[in-house]
Amino acid sequence: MVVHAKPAALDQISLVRSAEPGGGAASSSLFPGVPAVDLSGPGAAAAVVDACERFGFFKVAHHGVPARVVDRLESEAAAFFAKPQAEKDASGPANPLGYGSKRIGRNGDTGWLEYLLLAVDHHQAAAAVSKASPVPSSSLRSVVLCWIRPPVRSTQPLFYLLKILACGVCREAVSEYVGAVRGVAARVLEAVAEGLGVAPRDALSGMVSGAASDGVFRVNHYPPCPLLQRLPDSCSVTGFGEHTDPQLVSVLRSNGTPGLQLALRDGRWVPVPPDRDAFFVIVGDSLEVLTNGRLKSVRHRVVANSLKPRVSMIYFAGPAPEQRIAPLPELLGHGEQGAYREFTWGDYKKAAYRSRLGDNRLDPFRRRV
Ligand SMILES: C=C1C[C@]23C[C@@]1(O)CC[C@H]2[C@@]12CC[C@H](O)[C@@](C)(C(=O)O1)[C@H]2[C@@H]3C(=O)O
Ligand SMILES: O=C(O)CCC(=O)C(=O)O
Ligand SMILES: [Fe+2]
Repeated sequence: MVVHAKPAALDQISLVRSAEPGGGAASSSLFPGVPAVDLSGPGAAAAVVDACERFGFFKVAHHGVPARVVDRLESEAAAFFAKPQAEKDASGPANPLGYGSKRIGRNGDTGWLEYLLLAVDHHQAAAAVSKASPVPSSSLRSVVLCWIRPPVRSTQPLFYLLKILACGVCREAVSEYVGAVRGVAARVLEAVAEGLGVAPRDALSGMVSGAASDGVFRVNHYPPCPLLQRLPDSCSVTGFGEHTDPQLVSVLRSNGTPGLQLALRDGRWVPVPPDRDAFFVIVGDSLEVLTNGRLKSVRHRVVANSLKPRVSMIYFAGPAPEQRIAPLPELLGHGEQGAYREFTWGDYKKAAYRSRLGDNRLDPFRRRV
């Protein structure tokens, strides 16, 4: 798409063709709207599988996570992003963890956003966190954030710890929130196992709940982009470019600002109406492989808003680095070969971090028939 006179401030940021307003034809025919599932309601397992098969996406209503846990972190995040740029920069650049602005990953992707990207670790960080600044052990619950995981080539993990602590987003608020959304991810994966007839019940949820599991937590802030008003109506500014998430599932919560869009199975994009009270669940590449492609990861993206800031908080439920990711035997017919070659999460993650955001990362692992 050629757009003349792109404002200079958007030089590094790509433009996207907007989804049809209100979902357009796509919403009326193929997309009746984002399915909502009550995880504790009757038929939850079948509803989760149905939504994941059709869209790779649904929202969880009545999730039981107290609003105060969500609100507290949302206001901590807002306070962090409102700080002077130099203070925020002291927690960056994201490599891949820490504070980042406009650059996503290490391979040239950009977007109209700033963010904090943190690793979640259960066993390693407890001592370091409490030594650095003691917090009541009750607030650590089962989750402790690994503020000390160094950038890949750093030889100064402690320095990194201090830089991240300096970012000032309250550890307790993050810990409490991440503990709650990890629970949501586990319940979703239990429902997937039940709905697909996979035993035991924790065959999938266990992968993302263990002490060595590799969860990542991200808070994105998309500032308003008034320059959008100078572009043709059919154009939007990329907030977060289209991609699939590499993990099993992602649990996303946003404020009331629209921007998130989904690709339907036929490639058409539809907007996701924001819902401050719900969690959105996104099927990731690893769950696609584990279910032998019955559930498919979904491409999604965020477009900037001209007037209102968007804040999203996403927990990416990843397994332990050594975890084998291969189609579950229960989902294969007798003697049937899986549709994907096996890999470990560690290898997949390494490859993912060498890829561009929009790449199809599963392609090299698909078996050709
Ligand atoms: C461009 C990239 C950013 C990303 C790592 C990657 O090289 C490709 C996958 C990207 C992604 C998408 C989902 C999550 O936001 C994320 C944290 C992840 O696990 O994979 C990001 C990575 C990132 O921002 O570092
Ligand atoms: O910010 C959002 O709403 C989605 C961002 C996203 O897809 C991601 O961080 O992987
Ligand atoms: Fe994503």
